Amino acid sequence: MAKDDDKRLAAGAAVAEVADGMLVGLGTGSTAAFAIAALGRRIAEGLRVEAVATSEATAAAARAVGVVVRDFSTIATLDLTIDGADEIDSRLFAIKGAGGAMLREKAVAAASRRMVVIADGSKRVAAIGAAKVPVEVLPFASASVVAALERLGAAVAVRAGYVTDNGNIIADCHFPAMPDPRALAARIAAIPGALGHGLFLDEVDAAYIAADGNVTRLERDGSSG
Ligand SMILES: O=C(CO)[C@H](O)[C@H](O)COP(=O)(O)O
Repeated sequence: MAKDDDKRLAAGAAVAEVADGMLVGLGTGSTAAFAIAALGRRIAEGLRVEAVATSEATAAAARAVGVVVRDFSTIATLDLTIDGADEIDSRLFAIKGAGGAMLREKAVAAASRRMVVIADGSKRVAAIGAAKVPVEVLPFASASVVAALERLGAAVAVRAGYVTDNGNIIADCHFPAMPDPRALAARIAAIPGALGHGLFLDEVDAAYIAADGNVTRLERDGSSG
């Protein structure tokens, strides 16, 4: 089965969790785009929801299918967020941000009562660490942040020609030997000028992962279905 079919399946399973009246966080990327399309179809059938978007691209895509998009700066709590990932493991540790939206994605995920990752089977790994960890960097501090990331053991590449929705740059960090994710997350967060990173260690409550047409649901409490 094609990867896009699996993305669509995972997205559909997550969107089935959306109930009338919910405020929903919408992720960024190609898998999240399937969720936005599925949500649009449910709205056309009569579902009443509002949403928060994790990127300008997602806001535009959501509005295009009839989703009311609210300003996150006015919102303290959401019901459910649905988002993609670049890697996810059975601890529900994820690496996100290949699409460059991880700072907003993490803020929205952290404000959500439940955060669900949707992915095709290629994203499921035994332990996160092979994917690059993107770091959103204040341009003013770019050289010092890159040097600090290199001191943590990363091979760092600043994403060429890319500016985030927040006006910052992205440093993609490849760790040939991935340190303990929690220690690494704390060290990156402690670098002045590093505004956010793609290690999602506490945000994900569940994941729908589709492979060869079969969807598996993983829950943070260890249950699956
Ligand atoms: O974190 C993200 C964007 O910042 C995406 O959710 C992640 O990169 C997965 O994208 P895709 O579904 O296109 O593979």
